[in-house]
Amino acid sequence: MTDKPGIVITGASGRMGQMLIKTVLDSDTARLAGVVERTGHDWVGQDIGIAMGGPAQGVIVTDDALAAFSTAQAVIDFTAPEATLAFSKLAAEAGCVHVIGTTGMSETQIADLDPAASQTVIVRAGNMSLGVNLLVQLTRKVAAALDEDFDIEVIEAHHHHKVDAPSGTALMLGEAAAEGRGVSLSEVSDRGRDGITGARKKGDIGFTAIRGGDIVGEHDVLFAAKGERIVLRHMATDRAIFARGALKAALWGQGKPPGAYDMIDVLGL
Ligand SMILES: NC(=O)C1=CN([C@@H]2O[C@H](COP(=O)(O)OP(=O)(O)OC[C@H]3O[C@@H](n4cnc5c(N)ncnc54)[C@H](OP(=O)(O)O)[C@@H]3O)[C@@H](O)[C@H]2O)C=CC1
Ligand SMILES: O=C(O)C1=N[C@H](C(=O)O)C[C@H](O)C1
Repeated sequence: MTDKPGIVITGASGRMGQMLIKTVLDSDTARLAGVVERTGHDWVGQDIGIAMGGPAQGVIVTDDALAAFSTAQAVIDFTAPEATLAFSKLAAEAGCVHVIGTTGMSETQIADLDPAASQTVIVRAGNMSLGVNLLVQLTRKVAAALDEDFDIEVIEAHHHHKVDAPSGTALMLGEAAAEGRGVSLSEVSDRGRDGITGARKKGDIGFTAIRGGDIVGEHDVLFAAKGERIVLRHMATDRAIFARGALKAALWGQGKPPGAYDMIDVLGL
């Protein structure tokens, strides 16, 4: 037996699921307590190491999330909105910290996490990397320093498998820009330009999503005025940055009071 916190990874076969499993297996500070996949997935019942094409790790993939969560201290969940909502109830029931990287959740789905957050620690962020969370803080500062003569645009690029737009990160950056400006993002957000759109409305925050190939994740925040432009940029080239952040969040959450937290809390930015 070991005192290292036990971590369960959901969506085990996904791009992030596999990266998270490798990160926990390589960690000196946490142990892989379980891995969860959907009922019917061909990995269920297999050793996770073998399923991932390597040596056995002594952890069998299960479709019984509650049983897995009950043996662990934290769940790291990068799946899909409906799955994450279901996992939040089970993590609360099991008393596990729930780290949520899933993006594309609606306002209603985010509010539906509240009951679980009153019972356990939830850390949720559209991007778990140190660099992006620093960029969020910089965006808020720059937006606060500039007036509406600077048009704000958030431009993001991701791989062709991504199913949601704008990205969770783009929305974090848009929120930070709106907060810096002292406005509500929902009132100034411009997401869908197509056709005769009319001239850009002063004060709007625009979003553009590019999808192609194997781009891991790139985000620009553009502040464009007459005669000058500022661009704040983050480029992710390795999904390990997200997995490392998520593991940090899972460990940070141990012993914290129940509540809804984000990576700014975890990183102390
Ligand atoms: N916050 C952050 O730092 C980051 C967030 N993300 C987000 O993480 C999420 C996953 O991304 P990625 O790994 O690329 O996606 P993938 O499609 O590769 O993986 C998603 C995984 O979730 C599982 N899943 C989906 N729906 C359900 C469900 N209803 N019940 C159970 N399991 C389900 C899938 O299983 P199956 O294959 O059977 O469908 C799959 O294993 C996305 O929302 C993405 O935006 C990604 C990177 C960084
Ligand atoms: O789906 C992805 O891949 C990513 N999703 C997150 C997002 O929506 O911002 C984070 C990262 O950019 C990769």
